Amino acid sequence: MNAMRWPTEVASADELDLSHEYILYVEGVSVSFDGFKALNDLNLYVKAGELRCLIGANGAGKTTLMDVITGKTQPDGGNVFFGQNINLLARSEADIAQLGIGRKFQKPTVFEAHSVLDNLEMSLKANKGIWYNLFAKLSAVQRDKIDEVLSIIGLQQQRHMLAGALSHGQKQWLEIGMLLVSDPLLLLIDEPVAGMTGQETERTAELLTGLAGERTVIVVEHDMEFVRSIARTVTVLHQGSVLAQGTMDQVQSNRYVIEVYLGEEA
Ligand SMILES: Nc1ncnc2c1ncn2[C@@H]1O[C@H](COP(=O)(O)OP(=O)(O)OP(=O)(O)O)[C@@H](O)[C@H]1O
Repeated sequence: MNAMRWPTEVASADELDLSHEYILYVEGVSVSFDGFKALNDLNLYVKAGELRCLIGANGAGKTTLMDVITGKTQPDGGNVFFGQNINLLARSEADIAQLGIGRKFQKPTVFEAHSVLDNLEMSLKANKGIWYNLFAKLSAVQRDKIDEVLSIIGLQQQRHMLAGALSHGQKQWLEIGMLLVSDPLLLLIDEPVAGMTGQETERTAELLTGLAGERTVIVVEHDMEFVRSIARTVTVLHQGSVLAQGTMDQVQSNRYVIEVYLGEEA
């Protein structure tokens, strides 16, 4: 079944209706691949400003859910709304990015032969769309934005360094910065601390908790210690549905979670 197109659809994120506190509604979403249900009648509600962690064993459906939210995969059924009024299922992947939903994949994809500053600048200009002149000088407001982002990601000292010379953790932060320059409202971040040192992991925890509040952040992560350190609410996926949700303590003591997920890890 194709997604319904609502006649009241609005044009941009400026008109995003957050009057009911929630920024993301995923309702009754199913995705099948050759008859296999990767998502099975999944419901997920995320409040504006939350830092939500999504956990689940391999194949639980986490990536498929991110693919649905960002318009990469059309579900067989269900609804996905951004705020009260933006039907994401009626939007293209490019539209969804423009609306302020940024996604960071697990592997950093920075331009290694360019400086940190250039990476941020290119990302800011690319987000303006294909008509924006890539060679245009930055406005004062844009320069301030880049300075602000450099400070958030803690790479002011490295601004003129080639991205290829950064540590793995710094590359991950730079890529988060490349999303931040366009002021996303919702950030989807896949396994941010995989391969990081302990210190980098701690710094990433600070970074992500700092981003929440003003923005909404959904983190997919396998590292339980990290999840415990950042998450207020944890959602556990299993076989394409929500198995449990709550604080880390609540989900870790949930009988079903112990059986199907944490039990496997133990
Ligand atoms: N394009 C596809 N074609 C067929 N099956 C797919 C496709 N994409 C995902 N799947 C299957 O759907 C299920 C859910 O996959 P998904 O990648 O969403 O899980 P995940 O929770 O992100 O797992 P992981 O932690 O390993 O990344 C898996 O069994 C996977 O093999």
